[in-house]
Amino acid sequence: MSAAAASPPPPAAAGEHPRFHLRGFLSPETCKELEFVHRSCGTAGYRPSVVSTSLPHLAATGCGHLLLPFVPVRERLRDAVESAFSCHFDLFIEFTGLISWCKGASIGWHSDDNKPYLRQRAFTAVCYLNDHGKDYKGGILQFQDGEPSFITPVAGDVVIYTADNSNTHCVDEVTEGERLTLTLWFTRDSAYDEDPKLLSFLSQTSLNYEPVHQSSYIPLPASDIMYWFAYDHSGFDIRCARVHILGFSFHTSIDEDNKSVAPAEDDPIELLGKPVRLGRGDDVFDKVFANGLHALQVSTYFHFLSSFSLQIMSIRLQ
Ligand SMILES: O=C(O)CCC(=O)C(=O)O
Ligand SMILES: [Fe+2]
Repeated sequence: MSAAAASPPPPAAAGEHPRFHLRGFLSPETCKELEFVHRSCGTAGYRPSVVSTSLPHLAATGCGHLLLPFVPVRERLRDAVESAFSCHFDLFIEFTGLISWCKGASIGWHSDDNKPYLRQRAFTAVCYLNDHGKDYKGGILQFQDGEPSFITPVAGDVVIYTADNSNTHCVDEVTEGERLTLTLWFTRDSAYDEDPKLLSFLSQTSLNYEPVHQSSYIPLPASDIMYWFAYDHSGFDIRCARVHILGFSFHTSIDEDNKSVAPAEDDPIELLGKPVRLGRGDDVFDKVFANGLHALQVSTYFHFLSSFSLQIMSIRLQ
């Protein structure tokens, strides 16, 4: 695990639109490591065309070991925000999430505290984990007033700003590729501190799961939440779409002893909450997963692992 790059604290914020662009805040290795976590464990996002990995999700699905790379990054970001906005020892982290913005994702003009249930948010930090122009097109962050008026994402850079309407912003549509960010929101209200929630999930998973599962390092099943993305009067199940992109298909058992299987394309929401198997071409693998999400997480994990090893191999062999 690599240490994050050292960077001087930003000067204290002044002006009507307090924001900072911190260049090279995260090392390339840290960006890659966070990307690895997201590829292994990302689930349906909070908006169409967005996939997210939140820390409570990692803690609740037995992936507590994958929280480690976030620990120093969160602390450094909190320090940077506190010194930029002169509020030392005043902030709690309210939300930490890896978010990938797939083709078609965008967000219109808004401030980050613009809903009654978001009023506790005081500051935002967005860390860019990959590069505009190289990894995707579109996805520029724009601010309505003040300077800088836009940010072109570069891996390792961070933008921090107040969550109120002095920093109204939007993100242009991603037109190609996938834009990856680590986003944190900070609050002054300890009732919204994310850490006690994480500790509670971590203690629940360590109490509930057998040690044999704990040592496997394979993600455990997540709760069967919403995976349906409405699209043009119809929609699709994100689990089916992602497993299909990886070259697999879901199959469900049609008998008690799991010997006969059928493709799980009809009525996926119902079927994917039950035990499933993965198929590739005409083959169906023996392993029975707890549900569709579990099968997706494991296939994503191995897919990323294999592409990651190939990348490392080609770097080493150059
Ligand atoms: O990813 C970005 O550049 C900004 C994201 C944003 O505005 C949000 O999630 O509220
Ligand atoms: Fe925002």
